[in-house]
Amino acid sequence: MKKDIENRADIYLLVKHFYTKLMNDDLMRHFFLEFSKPDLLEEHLQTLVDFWDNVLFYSGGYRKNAMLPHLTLHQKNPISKKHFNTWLSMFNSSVDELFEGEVSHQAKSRAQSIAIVMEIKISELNK
Ligand code: HEM
Repeated sequence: MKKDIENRADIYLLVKHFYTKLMNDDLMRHFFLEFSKPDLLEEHLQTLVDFWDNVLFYSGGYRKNAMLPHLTLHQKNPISKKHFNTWLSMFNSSVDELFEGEVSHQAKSRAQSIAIVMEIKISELNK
């Protein structure tokens, strides 16, 4: 049986595994090219650990607005429904390959809710 997501070290394993998938995928790779520089990837993974630590364990360590960079990104590199579906499906499979339990379930459910809000905000930009 796999363990549940319990701490920042677990979140780091998750986001690292997830980004390996995203950065090796033909549909998704172009969004993440800047992270082919190892220092920039590490810095970004630490931001994602802060974000998920806050979402799952209320750490208070992430105080930025996660929506904004995506709205800016979309202006340069349009993010479509297909990209969101692939992002979510890779996030879910990354969780399932490494962990199981209540927090793991929460992570997938929160990712989906946030992605839905992000998609709506992006679609409003296109009007
Ligand atoms: C297809 C969908 C998505 C794409 C292509 C994408 C891509 C990116 C990229 C390229 C960055 C770096 C932006 C920058 O530093 O300027 C980023 C940052 C981030 N993304 Fe996403 N993302 C997607 C969906 C999501 C979702 C659904 C979530 C949350 C559940 C999320 C959470 C974050 C967070 C927390 C950051 C860091 C923001 C910060 O610097 O404070 N992303 N994303």
